[in-house]
Amino acid sequence: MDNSLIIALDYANAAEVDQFLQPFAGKELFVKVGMELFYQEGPSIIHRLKESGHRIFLDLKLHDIPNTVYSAMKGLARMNCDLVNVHAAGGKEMMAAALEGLEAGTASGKKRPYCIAVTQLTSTSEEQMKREQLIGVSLEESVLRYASLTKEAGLDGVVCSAWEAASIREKIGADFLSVCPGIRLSSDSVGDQKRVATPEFARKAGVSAIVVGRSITRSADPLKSYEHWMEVWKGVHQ
Ligand SMILES: O=C(O)c1cc(=O)[nH]c(=O)n1[C@@H]1O[C@H](COP(=O)(O)O)[C@@H](O)[C@H]1O
Repeated sequence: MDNSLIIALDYANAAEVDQFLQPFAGKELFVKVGMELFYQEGPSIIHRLKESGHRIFLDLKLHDIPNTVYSAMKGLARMNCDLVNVHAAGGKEMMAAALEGLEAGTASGKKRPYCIAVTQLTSTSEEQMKREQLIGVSLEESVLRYASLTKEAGLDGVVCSAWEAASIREKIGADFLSVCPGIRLSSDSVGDQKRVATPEFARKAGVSAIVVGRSITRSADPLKSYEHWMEVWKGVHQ
């Protein structure tokens, strides 16, 4: 995952994506296609982004019975993305089925996409988790439990906040991926995210990749904003 900055293309359609990408012509980015865009455009948006040389995180957060997730992943594998995800709350058997499906759908000789599991959404606070999910342990313990289950199921890593990344590395190992959304510059508004961290904090926590959406996609000058983010993320001014 080589310390990537993944841009969340949370747009309503391909025309909006084209408009966003225009100033980035010639640059090969790592982008995330989530539910909003994929449910409108389907696989064609993945093929278009691939043709432009971008790496793709297809973020559909599968969460269903193992058989359904197996079949869905088998189909998704044909799109040849770099990274896909499921919800760890679906359980170990479901996660293992996701991986099997991915392997079954990946053409022979090709590398299967990395597969990671969402632990606790970064929009969830500890208080909310305890109240709504009736989980009695700390949020970090809950994330660590999901991370262990994910590892046992054979997946490559998790989606978590940067606040849990160091404990996950320590407990599960440095080669287990931690992909972290909820990243904000100190001047950004937090919006609906609860467990937010700055890119500097994420870098020091040793996260594998950060996911950045609105701070770049809603800025007045997305290219300038992306370049600034890359400098901060890579620690150019350290
Ligand atoms: O799986 C994800 O990508 C994800 C998991 C999570 O726990 N929190 C989270 O924010 N995300 C995604 O990461 C992106 C964050 O976007 P911004 O909050 O605009 O930077 C969105 O596309 C979310 O769907």
